[in-house]
Amino acid sequence: LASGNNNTHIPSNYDTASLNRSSFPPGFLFGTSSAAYQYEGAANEDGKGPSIWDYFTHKYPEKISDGSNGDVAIDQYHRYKEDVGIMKEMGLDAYRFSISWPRILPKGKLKGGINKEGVRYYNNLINELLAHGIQPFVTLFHYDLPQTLEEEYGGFLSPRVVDDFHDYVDVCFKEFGDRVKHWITLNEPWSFSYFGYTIGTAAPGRCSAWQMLNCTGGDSGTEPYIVAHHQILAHATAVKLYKEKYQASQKGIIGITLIAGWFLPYSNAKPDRNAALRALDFSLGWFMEPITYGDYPHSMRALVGGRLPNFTKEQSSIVKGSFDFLGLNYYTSDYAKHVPPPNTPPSYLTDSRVNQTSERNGVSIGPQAASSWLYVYPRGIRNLLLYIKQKYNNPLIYITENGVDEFNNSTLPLEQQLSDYTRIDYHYRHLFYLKEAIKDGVRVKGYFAWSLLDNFEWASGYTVRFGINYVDFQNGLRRIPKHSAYWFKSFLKKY
Ligand SMILES: OC[C@@H]1[C@@H](O)[C@H](O)[C@@H](O)c2nnnn21
Repeated sequence: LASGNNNTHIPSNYDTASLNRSSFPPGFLFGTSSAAYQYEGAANEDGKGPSIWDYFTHKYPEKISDGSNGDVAIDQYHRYKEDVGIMKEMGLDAYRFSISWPRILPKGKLKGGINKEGVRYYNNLINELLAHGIQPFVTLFHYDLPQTLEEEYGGFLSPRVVDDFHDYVDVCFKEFGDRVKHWITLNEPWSFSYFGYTIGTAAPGRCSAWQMLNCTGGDSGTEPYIVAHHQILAHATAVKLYKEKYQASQKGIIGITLIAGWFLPYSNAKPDRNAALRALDFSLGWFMEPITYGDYPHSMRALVGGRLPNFTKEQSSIVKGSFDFLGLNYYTSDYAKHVPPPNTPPSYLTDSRVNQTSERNGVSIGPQAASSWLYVYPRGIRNLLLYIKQKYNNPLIYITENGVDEFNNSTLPLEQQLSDYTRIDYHYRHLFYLKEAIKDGVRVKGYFAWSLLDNFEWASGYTVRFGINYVDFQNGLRRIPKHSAYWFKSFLKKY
């Protein structure tokens, strides 16, 4: 970033003179996000135990677009100092990363022993960030459950995971809580329940056999709700532990990261307007309602019935109010159309009686990115934030992920691969609407772009690129700034 005239990379219509850091309130944090399995590599190094993602990618390589895995990923385990240098050069304030549970507890349980090398790595990363004036935001679970717990009791299908998660986060709070002041218990419990247990495209790859999605077992009508329930209980247990044992002395704050998209009614007819609200309940409300009000949304109670677990009175009181802030991941929006009950067995896929589409009357909601689910609809971030403000008591919010991808086309000339104007346009427009939402009174205190670097994109492997900085998979994983890195540096400049 130091070399060259940055401005040759910034098209005039994205001039950071009109939209930049000072367009946001003083103290507003700008960062980037990552996750252990997608970035670290060193999957079998320095005492780390296997996660369900190590198992899943090696057992079912056909479930990953390019048959790849995170064994090496982009090797941040060995290159974290260089990567922190890139963050500093860009002028970023914070870095969100996740801790790999099996790198801390290789056997999954505390009694299996703490891996000192794992503790050392995260201490080194945290210290490197702080030495460069960059605040660590730490996610405790980003899908990579220790494989031992999956084999012992089915992982999040069992309530036993709550106690093991408690013991794991206790180690993290104790080891890192003197320097980490922003904790996120779970990343996107919706994604873990949906991709892992409804359609089986993510670890552990479970779903109903009749859906013919080549799953290893499971029931898409019950397991997503069981797994979501145990994630909520694990989350609330972790928050209770932090608040009772650590918050007074360490003075940090703790929250959860939820994924949500905005939904536009397919038509103005009441059934479709109601469908849009149900779509929000079955994605965001599934988790936001319990942690705000202590139970699941009414629409879920009505449509899922006995397949939706219950909270005991005591559990409800622990879950209700179990967050200091909401981490919100926003990428895209959809249309919601009411559909009648299907003639298939019950499944989370159809329980909401909503058909989600990316187009209405043949017109797309926005340009499609490389990922098939990602359509660019920037104003959706403002719609969603205003909805959350009104429905969930105006919580403190950090946007913990927002980003767009292009295909990995390494046959193109490198300069062409680095010219990511789509990404500049995407972030410029989302930041514009975020600024408007803040003017509307939404309490957003930070924005994290996904992602600092190209990385392992789950079932898409390395076939798509979300990075603001390019990773050259053909040349020793060298990092090269894309044009959006220059744009961010200009946007973040402190005058
Ligand atoms: O797909 C891009 C990214 C993933 O790479 C992250 O791991 C995940 O938190 C996420 N949620 N929505 N979009 N994303």
